[in-house]
Amino acid sequence: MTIKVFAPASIGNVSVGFDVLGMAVTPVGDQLLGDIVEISAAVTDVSTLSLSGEFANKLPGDPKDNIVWHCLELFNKELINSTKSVQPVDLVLEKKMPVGSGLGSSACSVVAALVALNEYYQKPFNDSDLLFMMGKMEAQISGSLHYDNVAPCFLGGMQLMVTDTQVITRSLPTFDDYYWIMAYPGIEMSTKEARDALPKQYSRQDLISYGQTLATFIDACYRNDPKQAFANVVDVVAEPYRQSLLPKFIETKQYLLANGASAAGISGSGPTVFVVCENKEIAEQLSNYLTENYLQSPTGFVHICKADTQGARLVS
Ligand SMILES: Nc1ncnc2c1ncn2[C@@H]1O[C@H](COP(=O)(O)OP(=O)(O)OP(=O)(O)O)[C@@H](O)[C@H]1O
Ligand SMILES: N[C@@H](CCO)C(=O)O
Repeated sequence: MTIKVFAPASIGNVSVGFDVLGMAVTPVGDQLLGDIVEISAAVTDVSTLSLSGEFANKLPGDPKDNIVWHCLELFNKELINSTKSVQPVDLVLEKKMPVGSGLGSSACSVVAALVALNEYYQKPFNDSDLLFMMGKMEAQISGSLHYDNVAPCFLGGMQLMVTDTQVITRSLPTFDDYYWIMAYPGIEMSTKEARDALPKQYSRQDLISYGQTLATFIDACYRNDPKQAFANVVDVVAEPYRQSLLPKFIETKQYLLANGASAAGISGSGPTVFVVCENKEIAEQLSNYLTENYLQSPTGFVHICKADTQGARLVS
């Protein structure tokens, strides 16, 4: 029996909710933007991990340093803790997501791996158990615990991290008519480094702005008021300190907002930019602009996306 799980790209922060808001995205059409993990019974009596895919060569040379291998170790430990027996498995990671992209690349691998393992063992763990494990793995990679990529990648849609540690995340209504352009320029930005660029403390004014814009955004989501929601996609926590690390970001954002974008910002810790568009025509025009002006290497790409409402899923 072979099981294959796909886990989609996501926008961490969505600008207005640093570390507490995230949204999964999927390109319009049938392309899959995310990672795939395949699992089957091991051919020998030891587990293995092999890699394929466009970005496999960007990962650590030793598969045991891959986050997917760490997921296997954690999952096996949890199985043993719940008195279940562990079997050797062969895992294959199809690394379709660029590393250090701001698209939740490590989250895609973590989520696909843990969901595939859970399916293989016929679901010994529930969604909360899995989410805890995903958070642990993401923290190991980026140096701090934040669920804003793993939660939407796993569950789909827009997710708000809540203060109840048993619940962790709640789904928010998304604006289904809107398009989200994802422009990855083809350069790498380490999440750890982008977090180190942030101040340790913020002013009272920033604190008030953060609380007010996030609260207004959430209110607008529930009232289905896209104009108000996207007018509040403002980042006082990260963008002011990260924008100078991203070549061409400042002038690109100015152009996008002056030419029909409803909102634009840094996806996660960058360098990917996300752009919210109210219709397909604007999305196509701005996507052409980004292709011509924001890409900086041949590995860069631009996709017109919608919110991905499914999250991690079995694929054939
Ligand atoms: N399967 C994997 N996918 C992605 N990164 C991995 C994986 N396994 C190990 N790594 C390592 O983890 C680190 C991931 O770094 P980082 O968190 O900056 O990237 P990311 O998760 O790709 O970023 P982002 O969330 O912004 O897309 C890199 O050093 C990378 O080599
Ligand atoms: N919320 C995290 C997301 C990283 O992808 C950050 O901005 O550092």
